[in-house]
Amino acid sequence: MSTIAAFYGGKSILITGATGFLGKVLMEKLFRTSPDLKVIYILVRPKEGQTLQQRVFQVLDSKLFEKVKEVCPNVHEKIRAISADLNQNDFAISKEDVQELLSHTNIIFHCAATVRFDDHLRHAVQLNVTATQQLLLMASQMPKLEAFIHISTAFSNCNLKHIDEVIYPCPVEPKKIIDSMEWLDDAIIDEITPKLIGDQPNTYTYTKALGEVVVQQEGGDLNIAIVRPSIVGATWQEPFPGWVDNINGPSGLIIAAGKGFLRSIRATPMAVADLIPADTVVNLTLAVGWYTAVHRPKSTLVYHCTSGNLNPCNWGKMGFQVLATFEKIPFERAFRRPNADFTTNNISTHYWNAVSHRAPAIIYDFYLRLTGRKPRMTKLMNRLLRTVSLLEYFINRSWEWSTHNTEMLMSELSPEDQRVFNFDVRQLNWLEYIENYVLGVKKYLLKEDMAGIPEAKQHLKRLRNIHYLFNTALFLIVWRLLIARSQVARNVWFFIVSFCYKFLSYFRASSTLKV
Ligand SMILES: CCCCCCCCCCCCCCCC(=O)SCCNC(=O)CCNC(=O)[C@H](O)C(C)(C)COP(=O)(O)OP(=O)(O)OC[C@H]1O[C@@H](n2cnc3c(N)ncnc32)[C@H](O)[C@@H]1OP(=O)(O)O
Ligand SMILES: NC(=O)C1=CN([C@@H]2O[C@H](COP(=O)(O)OP(=O)(O)OC[C@H]3O[C@@H](n4cnc5c(N)ncnc54)[C@H](OP(=O)(O)O)[C@@H]3O)[C@@H](O)[C@H]2O)C=CC1
Repeated sequence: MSTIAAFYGGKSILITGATGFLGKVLMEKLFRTSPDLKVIYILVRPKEGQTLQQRVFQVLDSKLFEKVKEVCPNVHEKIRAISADLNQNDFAISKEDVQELLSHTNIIFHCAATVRFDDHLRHAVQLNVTATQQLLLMASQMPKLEAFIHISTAFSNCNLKHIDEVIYPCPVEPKKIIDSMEWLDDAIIDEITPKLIGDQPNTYTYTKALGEVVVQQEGGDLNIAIVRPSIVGATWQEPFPGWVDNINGPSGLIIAAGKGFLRSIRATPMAVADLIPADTVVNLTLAVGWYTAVHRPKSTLVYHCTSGNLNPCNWGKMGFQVLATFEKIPFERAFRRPNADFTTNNISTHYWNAVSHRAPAIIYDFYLRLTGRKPRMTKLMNRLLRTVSLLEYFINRSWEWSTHNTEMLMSELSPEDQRVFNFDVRQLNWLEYIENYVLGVKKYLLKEDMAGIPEAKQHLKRLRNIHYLFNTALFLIVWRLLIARSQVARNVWFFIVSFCYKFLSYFRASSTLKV
């Protein structure tokens, strides 16, 4: 029997961000391995046109939860959705619900965050810093609380090259930032944002770093740990390979490349692609929850959940394997044939953006206009290029994350726990993982049927023929224009024609002689 699974039995667990990518995988694993847990409280913000229950049903109806329904048929009864908005004071939770949370919660997993790189600083601070502070305050009033696990990111200190499992101080105290957000107006915040974030690439990593400092400063006597995953990708093994349901990070780029929109990207092929499967992150998180509650370490431990130092894969290898998978498993109705290249400097990036991205979009929009339809490709392309520009920082650098605490934890687990809560990325076969990832994007994100693969392959063949035809026509037009205007081009043309003529005459003469 797994010690960790047994530990969660009978427990009341609070999860924030349970409707998000990582939150769902966490909840699934908890129910599957500890079906006798008492209850999972989830803080869910109301969404227009959907009741809280509808949101919960939507999560449980996903394929991700199919196995859970077999081992824990009453899973609906074990989820208690609480209406809460982490952007509001006291999360806008009703008094009765607060009381229930305070008196019952044993473990907290704080996953909710804004993960947008371009979020306004005020909003990013509210969700990634102030909400963490408020949750800690709530946690400090929970008599039965055994552990508080905060999910951060391995990139919270990405301004450093070597990152240890420690909380680094921030140049400006989080409290000062929180205070200033209350009285500064948006225009001033916009103006000071670049100065505040300094050498951090965006408001996301900056506010996640502030969030960690808040955990350190305001954690009081709580039993806290921080988990820092790198780039979270589709599941590796559990509950099945390749599950993914949002377009963040690599998933969005895989779609863009597979549909033929993304043809070139500024990336360093040799830079380490520090991807980590979602189920690996969840297994480590649950092991951390158990360890923190049972062993009660004296200080707040930080755990890096990264792959680069144990089983590195670089962007070149990853890109190659993604493209190779498209040959076997193409996406339907591609705009162009998938053929994304890596560029390494600004000039070639600008050139390929103009030639491979903007020009085809303009031509396609022109065609849409001609056929009486609304042009949309240029807008979509601009959006894609903006997204790519926000991700570029992370695909042109490598980082070294130390993993002493994570390795220490692995050695503390029994063989059974190491199997059930496996977070040893050394066992990961990248080629197999990436193939399953692309397949997962096709099945679970794009909702494409595998039966459509022959038609998708036919479509790619047609695109290839159109491509050859277009290139030939373009070459002939350019050449014709050159001949009309330049004596040199005319001379070259006459030279080639007379050479071909002589060659053919010689060939004909020699074959006549043989007869
Ligand atoms: C050859 C290949 C190589 C591969 C090579 C890979 C390299 C890959 C490097 C990654 C490196 C990251 C490393 C950091 C790791 C972290 O710690 S951060 C966690 C991950 N966070 C991210 O990745 C956030 C990045 N994304 C963003 O910041 C924002 O999405 C962007 C880029 C600003 C885009 O914003 P936007 O243009 O406003 O787009 P947005 O409104 O969000 O959504 C656009 C469309 O997608 C839809 N959409 C949005 N979210 C979702 C969702 N979750 N599910 C489904 N649809 C959605 C929307 O509905 C919308 O559709 P329409 O309504 O227009 O029909
Ligand atoms: N994905 C990644 O690559 C990485 C993620 N992380 C960290 O992992 C954690 C989870 O990320 P991930 O699952 O990918 O993110 P998602 O964007 O998929 O999920 C975010 C979750 O937070 C909730 N949330 C957002 N705003 C509010 C609000 N105002 N009130 C209540 N809930 C809110 C969302 O709810 P709703 O469904 O209503 O939108 C959703 O459940 C984050 O802390 C992130 O920083 C770290 C490294 C990499």
